[in-house]
Amino acid sequence: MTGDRGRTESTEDGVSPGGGIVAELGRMTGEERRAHEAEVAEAVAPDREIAVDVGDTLLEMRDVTVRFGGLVALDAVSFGIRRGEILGLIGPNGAGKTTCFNAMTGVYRPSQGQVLLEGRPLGRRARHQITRAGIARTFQNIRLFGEMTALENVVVGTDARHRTGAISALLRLPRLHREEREAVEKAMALLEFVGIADRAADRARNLPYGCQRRLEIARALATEPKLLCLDEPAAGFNPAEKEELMALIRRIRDDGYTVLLIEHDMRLVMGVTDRVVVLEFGRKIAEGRPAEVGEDPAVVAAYLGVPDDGVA
Ligand SMILES: Nc1ncnc2c1ncn2[C@@H]1O[C@H](COP(=O)(O)OP(=O)(O)OP(=O)(O)O)[C@@H](O)[C@H]1O
Repeated sequence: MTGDRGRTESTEDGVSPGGGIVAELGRMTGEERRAHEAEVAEAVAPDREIAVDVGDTLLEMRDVTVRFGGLVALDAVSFGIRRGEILGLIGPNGAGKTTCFNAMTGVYRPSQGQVLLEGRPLGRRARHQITRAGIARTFQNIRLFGEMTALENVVVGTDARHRTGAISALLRLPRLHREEREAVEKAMALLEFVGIADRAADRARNLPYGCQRRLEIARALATEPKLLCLDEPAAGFNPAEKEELMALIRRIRDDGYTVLLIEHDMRLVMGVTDRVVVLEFGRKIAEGRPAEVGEDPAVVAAYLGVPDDGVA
Protein backbone atom coordinates (compact mmCIF):
# COMPACT_ATOMS: atom_id res chain seq x y z
CA MET A 1 0.00 0.00 0.00
CA THR A 2 2.90 2.40 0.82
CA GLY A 3 4.15 1.97 -2.73
CA ASP A 4 0.88 3.39 -4.00
CA ARG A 5 1.30 6.62 -2.09
CA GLY A 6 3.67 8.10 -4.66
CA ARG A 7 1.05 7.85 -7.36
CA THR A 8 -0.86 10.90 -8.46
CA GLU A 9 -4.20 9.21 -8.85
CA SER A 10 -7.20 11.42 -8.58
CA THR A 11 -10.76 10.29 -8.22
CA GLU A 12 -11.83 12.88 -10.80
CA ASP A 13 -10.02 11.21 -13.68
CA GLY A 14 -12.34 8.23 -13.63
CA VAL A 15 -15.61 9.84 -12.70
CA SER A 16 -16.51 11.20 -16.11
CA PRO A 17 -20.10 10.13 -16.67
CA GLY A 18 -19.20 8.57 -19.97
CA GLY A 19 -19.91 11.30 -22.50
CA GLY A 20 -16.24 11.33 -23.56
CA ILE A 21 -16.18 7.62 -24.29
CA VAL A 22 -19.32 7.85 -26.37
CA ALA A 23 -17.90 10.71 -28.49
CA GLU A 24 -14.68 8.74 -28.90
CA LEU A 25 -16.59 5.66 -30.11
CA GLY A 26 -18.22 7.77 -32.78
CA ARG A 27 -14.80 8.77 -34.14
CA MET A 28 -13.40 5.21 -34.35
CA THR A 29 -12.83 3.33 -37.59
CA GLY A 30 -14.38 -0.12 -37.96
CA GLU A 31 -11.10 -1.83 -37.04
CA GLU A 32 -10.51 0.38 -34.01
CA ARG A 33 -14.06 -0.26 -32.92
CA ARG A 34 -13.58 -4.06 -33.13
CA ALA A 35 -10.35 -3.87 -31.14
CA HIS A 36 -12.13 -1.72 -28.60
CA GLU A 37 -15.01 -4.20 -28.36
CA ALA A 38 -12.53 -6.99 -27.67
CA GLU A 39 -11.05 -4.89 -24.84
CA VAL A 40 -14.52 -4.27 -23.46
CA ALA A 41 -15.34 -8.00 -23.53
CA GLU A 42 -12.09 -8.68 -21.69
CA ALA A 43 -12.93 -6.11 -19.01
CA VAL A 44 -16.44 -7.47 -18.66
CA ALA A 45 -15.50 -11.12 -18.29
CA PRO A 46 -11.94 -11.43 -16.99
CA ASP A 47 -12.72 -14.97 -15.80
CA ARG A 48 -13.81 -16.21 -19.19
CA GLU A 49 -11.34 -19.11 -19.01
CA ILE A 50 -13.92 -20.77 -16.76
CA ALA A 51 -15.64 -21.67 -20.02
CA VAL A 52 -13.01 -24.40 -20.32
CA ASP A 53 -14.80 -26.23 -17.53
CA VAL A 54 -18.19 -26.14 -19.25
CA GLY A 55 -20.25 -29.03 -18.02
CA ASP A 56 -19.37 -29.51 -14.37
CA THR A 57 -22.10 -28.59 -11.90
CA LEU A 58 -21.84 -25.01 -10.69
CA LEU A 59 -24.99 -24.88 -8.58
CA GLU A 60 -27.06 -27.75 -7.28
CA MET A 61 -30.57 -27.65 -5.88
CA ARG A 62 -30.76 -30.81 -3.79
CA ASP A 63 -34.26 -31.83 -2.67
CA VAL A 64 -35.15 -28.23 -1.90
CA THR A 65 -38.50 -27.68 -0.19
CA VAL A 66 -39.81 -24.20 0.64
CA ARG A 67 -43.02 -23.83 2.65
CA PHE A 68 -45.04 -20.74 3.40
CA GLY A 69 -47.25 -21.83 6.28
CA GLY A 70 -49.34 -24.65 4.84
CA LEU A 71 -48.38 -23.88 1.22
CA VAL A 72 -45.59 -25.94 -0.33
CA ALA A 73 -44.09 -23.52 -2.87
CA LEU A 74 -41.22 -25.90 -3.74
CA ASP A 75 -41.53 -29.61 -3.16
CA ALA A 76 -38.22 -31.54 -3.02
CA VAL A 77 -36.88 -29.91 -6.18
CA SER A 78 -33.53 -31.15 -7.48
CA PHE A 79 -31.57 -29.99 -10.52
CA GLY A 80 -28.09 -28.83 -11.40
CA ILE A 81 -26.86 -25.80 -13.32
CA ARG A 82 -23.80 -26.62 -15.40
CA ARG A 83 -20.96 -24.18 -15.78
CA GLY A 84 -21.16 -22.22 -19.01
CA GLU A 85 -24.76 -23.05 -19.89
CA ILE A 86 -27.97 -21.06 -20.17
CA LEU A 87 -30.54 -22.96 -18.15
CA GLY A 88 -34.18 -21.98 -18.55
CA LEU A 89 -36.50 -22.28 -15.55
CA ILE A 90 -40.06 -22.29 -16.79
CA GLY A 91 -43.55 -23.13 -15.58
CA PRO A 92 -47.01 -21.59 -15.32
CA ASN A 93 -47.83 -18.76 -12.89
CA GLY A 94 -47.24 -19.75 -9.30
CA ALA A 95 -45.17 -22.81 -10.26
CA GLY A 96 -42.34 -21.80 -7.90
CA LYS A 97 -39.78 -20.23 -10.27
CA THR A 98 -39.19 -17.05 -8.28
CA THR A 99 -39.18 -19.05 -5.05
CA CYS A 100 -36.35 -21.11 -6.57
CA PHE A 101 -34.39 -17.90 -7.25
CA ASN A 102 -35.12 -16.70 -3.76
CA ALA A 103 -33.88 -19.96 -2.25
CA MET A 104 -30.66 -19.68 -4.28
CA THR A 105 -30.03 -16.06 -3.38
CA GLY A 106 -30.69 -16.33 0.34
CA VAL A 107 -34.03 -14.49 0.39
CA TYR A 108 -35.77 -17.65 1.62
CA ARG A 109 -34.27 -20.51 3.62
CA PRO A 110 -35.27 -23.94 2.38
CA SER A 111 -37.44 -25.80 4.91
CA GLN A 112 -35.62 -28.93 3.73
CA GLY A 113 -32.84 -29.73 1.31
CA GLN A 114 -29.77 -27.77 0.31
CA VAL A 115 -28.46 -25.35 -2.28
CA LEU A 116 -24.81 -26.04 -3.12
CA LEU A 117 -22.51 -23.68 -5.01
CA GLU A 118 -19.41 -25.46 -6.36
CA GLY A 119 -20.20 -28.36 -4.05
CA ARG A 120 -20.43 -26.22 -0.90
CA PRO A 121 -23.77 -25.69 0.86
CA LEU A 122 -24.86 -22.04 0.93
CA GLY A 123 -26.31 -22.81 4.36
CA ARG A 124 -27.43 -19.78 6.31
CA ARG A 125 -25.37 -17.20 4.48
CA ALA A 126 -26.82 -13.70 4.24
CA ARG A 127 -27.78 -12.28 0.86
CA HIS A 128 -24.66 -10.10 0.48
CA GLN A 129 -22.48 -13.10 1.32
CA ILE A 130 -24.21 -15.07 -1.42
CA THR A 131 -23.54 -12.21 -3.86
CA ARG A 132 -19.88 -12.34 -2.86
CA ALA A 133 -19.90 -16.11 -3.26
CA GLY A 134 -20.86 -15.52 -6.90
CA ILE A 135 -24.63 -15.46 -7.45
CA ALA A 136 -26.21 -12.31 -8.87
CA ARG A 137 -29.77 -11.69 -9.95
CA THR A 138 -32.14 -9.27 -11.58
CA PHE A 139 -35.74 -8.86 -10.47
CA GLN A 140 -39.11 -9.33 -12.10
CA ASN A 141 -39.94 -5.78 -11.00
CA ILE A 142 -36.97 -3.61 -11.85
CA ARG A 143 -35.10 -2.42 -8.76
CA LEU A 144 -32.67 0.35 -9.61
CA PHE A 145 -31.53 3.43 -7.70
CA GLY A 146 -33.72 5.85 -9.65
CA GLU A 147 -31.98 9.05 -8.60
CA MET A 148 -28.52 7.73 -9.44
CA THR A 149 -27.12 7.79 -12.96
CA ALA A 150 -26.88 4.60 -14.97
CA LEU A 151 -23.12 4.62 -14.42
CA GLU A 152 -23.47 5.05 -10.65
CA ASN A 153 -25.94 2.15 -10.49
CA VAL A 154 -23.31 -0.13 -12.02
CA VAL A 155 -20.49 1.25 -9.86
CA VAL A 156 -22.60 0.28 -6.84
CA GLY A 157 -22.63 -3.28 -8.19
CA THR A 158 -18.83 -3.33 -8.40
CA ASP A 159 -18.75 -2.43 -4.68
CA ALA A 160 -19.56 -6.04 -3.89
CA ARG A 161 -16.04 -6.88 -5.10
CA HIS A 162 -14.17 -4.09 -3.33
CA ARG A 163 -11.62 -4.90 -0.72
CA THR A 164 -11.30 -1.42 0.73
CA GLY A 165 -12.57 -1.40 4.30
CA ALA A 166 -14.29 1.40 6.18
CA ILE A 167 -11.04 2.73 7.66
CA SER A 168 -9.33 2.99 4.26
CA ALA A 169 -12.45 4.69 2.93
CA LEU A 170 -12.51 7.22 5.77
CA LEU A 171 -8.82 8.02 5.31
CA ARG A 172 -9.26 7.97 1.52
CA LEU A 173 -6.15 5.87 1.11
CA PRO A 174 -4.69 5.38 -2.39
CA ARG A 175 -6.17 1.92 -2.79
CA LEU A 176 -9.63 3.47 -2.53
CA HIS A 177 -8.80 5.95 -5.33
CA ARG A 178 -7.51 3.16 -7.52
CA GLU A 179 -10.55 1.00 -6.83
CA GLU A 180 -12.88 3.92 -7.59
CA ARG A 181 -11.21 4.57 -10.92
CA GLU A 182 -11.21 0.89 -11.82
CA ALA A 183 -14.87 0.60 -10.80
CA VAL A 184 -15.85 3.48 -13.08
CA GLU A 185 -13.88 2.05 -16.00
CA LYS A 186 -15.41 -1.36 -15.46
CA ALA A 187 -18.90 0.10 -15.12
CA MET A 188 -18.47 1.99 -18.39
CA ALA A 189 -17.32 -1.20 -20.11
CA LEU A 190 -20.39 -3.00 -18.79
CA LEU A 191 -22.76 -0.29 -19.99
CA GLU A 192 -21.18 -0.60 -23.39
CA PHE A 193 -21.46 -4.37 -23.29
CA VAL A 194 -25.20 -4.22 -22.64
CA GLY A 195 -25.61 -1.48 -25.25
CA ILE A 196 -26.46 1.61 -23.20
CA ALA A 197 -23.13 3.45 -22.84
CA ASP A 198 -24.69 6.54 -24.40
CA ARG A 199 -27.10 6.76 -21.43
CA ALA A 200 -24.36 6.53 -18.76
CA ALA A 201 -25.01 10.02 -17.40
CA ASP A 202 -28.82 9.75 -17.37
CA ARG A 203 -30.65 9.15 -14.12
CA ALA A 204 -31.92 5.56 -13.99
CA ARG A 205 -35.52 6.68 -13.53
CA ASN A 206 -35.38 8.71 -16.77
CA LEU A 207 -34.22 5.77 -18.89
CA PRO A 208 -36.64 4.02 -21.22
CA TYR A 209 -37.92 0.71 -19.86
CA GLY A 210 -35.73 -1.45 -22.12
CA CYS A 211 -32.59 0.44 -21.04
CA GLN A 212 -33.55 -0.04 -17.39
CA ARG A 213 -33.72 -3.80 -17.94
CA ARG A 214 -30.28 -3.73 -19.57
CA LEU A 215 -28.96 -1.59 -16.75
CA GLU A 216 -30.12 -4.17 -14.20
CA ILE A 217 -28.17 -6.80 -16.11
CA ALA A 218 -25.06 -4.59 -16.20
CA ARG A 219 -25.32 -4.01 -12.46
CA ALA A 220 -25.63 -7.74 -11.78
CA LEU A 221 -22.61 -8.44 -14.02
CA ALA A 222 -20.63 -5.82 -12.08
CA THR A 223 -20.53 -8.22 -9.12
CA GLU A 224 -18.57 -10.64 -11.38
CA PRO A 225 -20.99 -13.47 -10.71
CA LYS A 226 -20.30 -17.12 -11.36
CA LEU A 227 -24.05 -17.48 -11.87
CA LEU A 228 -26.28 -14.76 -13.30
CA CYS A 229 -29.99 -15.25 -12.54
CA LEU A 230 -32.38 -13.30 -14.77
CA ASP A 231 -36.01 -13.13 -13.60
CA GLU A 232 -38.19 -12.51 -16.65
CA PRO A 233 -35.80 -10.04 -18.27
CA ALA A 234 -37.97 -9.78 -21.40
CA ALA A 235 -41.21 -8.89 -19.58
CA GLY A 236 -42.87 -6.01 -21.39
CA PHE A 237 -40.59 -6.20 -24.44
CA ASN A 238 -41.82 -6.23 -28.04
CA PRO A 239 -40.62 -9.05 -30.34
CA ALA A 240 -37.71 -6.99 -31.75
CA GLU A 241 -36.51 -6.07 -28.25
CA LYS A 242 -36.79 -9.73 -27.24
CA GLU A 243 -34.56 -10.74 -30.17
CA GLU A 244 -31.96 -8.20 -29.05
CA LEU A 245 -32.16 -9.44 -25.50
CA MET A 246 -31.65 -13.04 -26.59
CA ALA A 247 -28.53 -11.96 -28.46
CA LEU A 248 -27.26 -10.20 -25.33
CA ILE A 249 -27.93 -13.27 -23.13
CA ARG A 250 -26.02 -15.45 -25.61
CA ARG A 251 -23.13 -12.98 -25.59
CA ILE A 252 -23.07 -13.09 -21.80
CA ARG A 253 -22.85 -16.89 -21.91
CA ASP A 254 -20.24 -16.81 -24.67
CA ASP A 255 -18.14 -14.53 -22.47
CA GLY A 256 -17.87 -17.28 -19.89
CA TYR A 257 -20.84 -16.69 -17.61
CA THR A 258 -23.44 -19.22 -16.52
CA VAL A 259 -27.00 -17.99 -16.82
CA LEU A 260 -30.25 -19.08 -15.17
CA LEU A 261 -33.23 -17.62 -16.98
CA ILE A 262 -36.79 -17.48 -15.68
CA GLU A 263 -39.04 -16.73 -18.59
CA HIS A 264 -42.69 -17.00 -19.52
CA ASP A 265 -42.17 -16.56 -23.23
CA MET A 266 -41.70 -20.13 -24.46
CA ARG A 267 -40.28 -19.04 -27.80
CA LEU A 268 -37.60 -17.01 -26.10
CA VAL A 269 -36.77 -19.88 -23.76
CA MET A 270 -36.57 -22.40 -26.58
CA GLY A 271 -34.45 -20.08 -28.71
CA VAL A 272 -31.81 -19.14 -26.17
CA THR A 273 -31.40 -21.90 -23.58
CA ASP A 274 -29.15 -24.95 -23.63
CA ARG A 275 -31.36 -26.87 -21.20
CA VAL A 276 -34.69 -26.32 -19.53
CA VAL A 277 -36.18 -27.26 -16.15
CA VAL A 278 -39.97 -27.15 -15.90
CA LEU A 279 -41.84 -26.60 -12.64
CA GLU A 280 -45.55 -27.02 -11.96
CA PHE A 281 -47.19 -26.59 -8.55
CA GLY A 282 -43.76 -26.51 -6.90
CA ARG A 283 -42.61 -29.80 -8.45
CA LYS A 284 -40.13 -30.45 -11.22
CA ILE A 285 -42.07 -32.10 -14.04
CA ALA A 286 -39.42 -32.15 -16.79
CA GLU A 287 -35.76 -31.40 -17.52
CA GLY A 288 -33.79 -31.60 -20.74
CA ARG A 289 -33.01 -29.96 -24.05
CA PRO A 290 -35.55 -27.32 -25.13
CA ALA A 291 -36.80 -29.30 -28.14
CA GLU A 292 -37.41 -32.48 -26.07
CA VAL A 293 -39.02 -30.62 -23.20
CA GLY A 294 -41.27 -28.66 -25.58
CA GLU A 295 -42.78 -31.94 -26.77
CA ASP A 296 -43.12 -33.54 -23.35
CA PRO A 297 -46.85 -34.24 -22.79
CA ALA A 298 -46.66 -33.17 -19.11
CA VAL A 299 -45.17 -29.83 -20.16
CA VAL A 300 -47.68 -29.32 -22.94
CA ALA A 301 -50.48 -30.08 -20.46
CA ALA A 302 -49.03 -27.69 -17.88
CA TYR A 303 -48.94 -24.93 -20.45
CA LEU A 304 -52.36 -25.59 -21.99
CA GLY A 305 -54.47 -22.52 -21.63
CA VAL A 306 -51.50 -20.44 -20.51
CA PRO A 307 -51.11 -17.55 -22.94
CA ASP A 308 -47.71 -17.53 -24.66
CA ASP A 309 -46.91 -13.85 -24.95
CA GLY A 310 -44.14 -14.69 -27.41
CA VAL A 311 -46.59 -15.53 -30.14
CA ALA A 312 -47.31 -12.35 -32.02
N1 LIG B 1 -43.57 -14.80 0.46
C1 LIG B 1 -44.56 -15.63 0.17
N2 LIG B 1 -45.51 -15.90 1.08
C2 LIG B 1 -46.52 -16.76 0.81
N3 LIG B 1 -46.66 -17.40 -0.35
C3 LIG B 1 -45.75 -17.15 -1.31
C4 LIG B 1 -44.66 -16.26 -1.11
N4 LIG B 1 -43.91 -16.22 -2.24
C5 LIG B 1 -44.50 -17.05 -3.11
N5 LIG B 1 -45.60 -17.61 -2.56
C6 LIG B 1 -46.47 -18.59 -3.20
O1 LIG B 1 -45.65 -19.66 -3.62
C7 LIG B 1 -46.10 -20.17 -4.87
C8 LIG B 1 -44.97 -20.06 -5.89
O2 LIG B 1 -44.77 -18.68 -6.19
P1 LIG B 1 -43.64 -18.15 -7.16
O3 LIG B 1 -43.69 -16.66 -7.13
O4 LIG B 1 -42.36 -18.80 -6.82
O5 LIG B 1 -44.13 -18.69 -8.55
P2 LIG B 1 -43.63 -18.30 -10.01
O6 LIG B 1 -43.50 -19.57 -10.76
O7 LIG B 1 -42.44 -17.43 -9.92
O8 LIG B 1 -44.89 -17.49 -10.56
P3 LIG B 1 -44.97 -16.23 -11.54
O9 LIG B 1 -44.67 -16.75 -12.90
O10 LIG B 1 -46.39 -15.81 -11.39
O11 LIG B 1 -44.00 -15.22 -11.06
C9 LIG B 1 -47.33 -19.36 -5.25
O12 LIG B 1 -48.46 -20.07 -4.83
C10 LIG B 1 -47.16 -18.08 -4.44
O13 LIG B 1 -48.42 -17.52 -4.15
